[in-house]
Amino acid sequence: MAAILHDFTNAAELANDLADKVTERLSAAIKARAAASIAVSGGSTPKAFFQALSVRDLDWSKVTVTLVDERFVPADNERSNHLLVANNLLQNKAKAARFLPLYRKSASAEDAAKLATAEMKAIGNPFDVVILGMGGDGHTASFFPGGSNLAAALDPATPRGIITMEAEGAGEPRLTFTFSSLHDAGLLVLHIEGAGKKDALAKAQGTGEEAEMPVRAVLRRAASPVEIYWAP
Ligand SMILES: O=C1O[C@H](COP(=O)(O)O)[C@@H](O)[C@H](O)[C@H]1O
Repeated sequence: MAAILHDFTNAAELANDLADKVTERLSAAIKARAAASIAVSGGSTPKAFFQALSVRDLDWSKVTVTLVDERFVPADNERSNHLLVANNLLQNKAKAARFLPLYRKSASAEDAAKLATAEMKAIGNPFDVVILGMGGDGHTASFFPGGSNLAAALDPATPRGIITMEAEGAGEPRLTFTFSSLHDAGLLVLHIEGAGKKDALAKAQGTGEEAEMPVRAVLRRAASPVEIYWAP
């Protein structure tokens, strides 16, 4: 399915425009059913967007925020996506939002995935907004090339929920929402920055196996066209 590309002259413009668009979506959901949901990515890219979104006018008490993926590390670990979201998004007006973490203190990542999956049922589906990132290797969420659970994660028949992933490029074991949980979001965004990511995107949009660049699963099989936000 053809994606829609929004390109910007700089990252600050992108952050503001994307924050406006997300605010619009969440507001519409709140108006329609008195609740809204958003799943966001970690990594280095979304910081400015999170900060811009955190000051937007919205009934944040009706918004549930979660992560598309997480490292199996506690929230005080500097590599935790939860920590990034806590410090940059769940601030200012957005402090009133409810945050559901993927990480749980448990014996294994598998146990944490089960606990998080059970809790996420309370959000309802599909998500109103999903913001994905992408690594230079073509991973998105924690759908890593060579990942231990990659086939299951990308299989549309795998139920909604969170599964584990281990991969050479991933560092710690990961927790990730499955493809089936993310692909039908009301607004599905791929947020990438830099020339290297644009090149990786062009490669992902070419021919080749999904397993080689798992972001292809989203670009090719999402329920609606992916909105790509890019800045240099
Ligand atoms: O591992 C991860 O990386 C990707 C991309 O991160 P970035 O630092 O290149 O922006 C991110 O989308 C994902 O959520 C994160 O866990």
